[in-house]
Amino acid sequence: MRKPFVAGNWKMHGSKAMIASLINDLSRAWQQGDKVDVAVCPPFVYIDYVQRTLNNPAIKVGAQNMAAEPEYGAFTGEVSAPMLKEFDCRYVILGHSERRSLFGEDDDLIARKVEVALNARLTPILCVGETLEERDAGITEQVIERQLQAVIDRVGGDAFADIVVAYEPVWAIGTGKTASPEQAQAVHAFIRDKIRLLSAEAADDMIIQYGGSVKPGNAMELFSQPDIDGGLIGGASLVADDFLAICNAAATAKG
Ligand SMILES: O=C[C@H](O)COP(=O)(O)O
Repeated sequence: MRKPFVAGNWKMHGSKAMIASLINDLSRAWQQGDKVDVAVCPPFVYIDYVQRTLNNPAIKVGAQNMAAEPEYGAFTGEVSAPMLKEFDCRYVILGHSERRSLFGEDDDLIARKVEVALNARLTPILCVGETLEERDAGITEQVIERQLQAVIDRVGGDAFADIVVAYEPVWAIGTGKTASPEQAQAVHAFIRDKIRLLSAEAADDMIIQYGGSVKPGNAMELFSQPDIDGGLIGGASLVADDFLAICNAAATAKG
């Protein structure tokens, strides 16, 4: 039985005042940690502040990106896995479509980052997903397969027991357009089946989140799908009541 997992990707949002209010509200109200794993992923500079403000051990912290270099060195602007570990990060989002499209991160770089994260005992949240053009061209599965294969080639299929995959159709991110529960379920099943060819155990254990305009109003029907194990939440994770409602929906849908 997989434990659902909901993570908030704050992207480049936040201030100390906003975070104090958001984290205090989440710390006070989140009570279903036995049923759902929950994490927030702030910008790097706020990770320590979030850790010091959090007052609820059931809420974990993740980063939004990480260097592909495993240790320390002359890599201006980069943040390494050991640095994230030192600040008690549990997760790191890798390969988000904004990193792929705006910052030129390719499949190979992302796969190297996944390997570095796993070696550092950080759980990667590996984002995959197709653009609208790719969906319209009927190549959604080919795109997802290519993105997964790069990681499989580097770390193997068994490693997916320790990797969270986030399926985020690019056309649904921040647009208000959500994939229908059936559309999302079909891709989630495709992802799990691909890993099952390599490792049945990893396929059964791996968490596959859905991301893309998840809101309190659509979370329940998405999370009710058999292969949707939670969500990677952007905009709605910045509003305590909305994020809590989504986390609670995961508890109810899988309860
Ligand atoms: O990582 C989160 C996704 O990009 C979804 O963002 P969104 O919920 O604002 O659409």
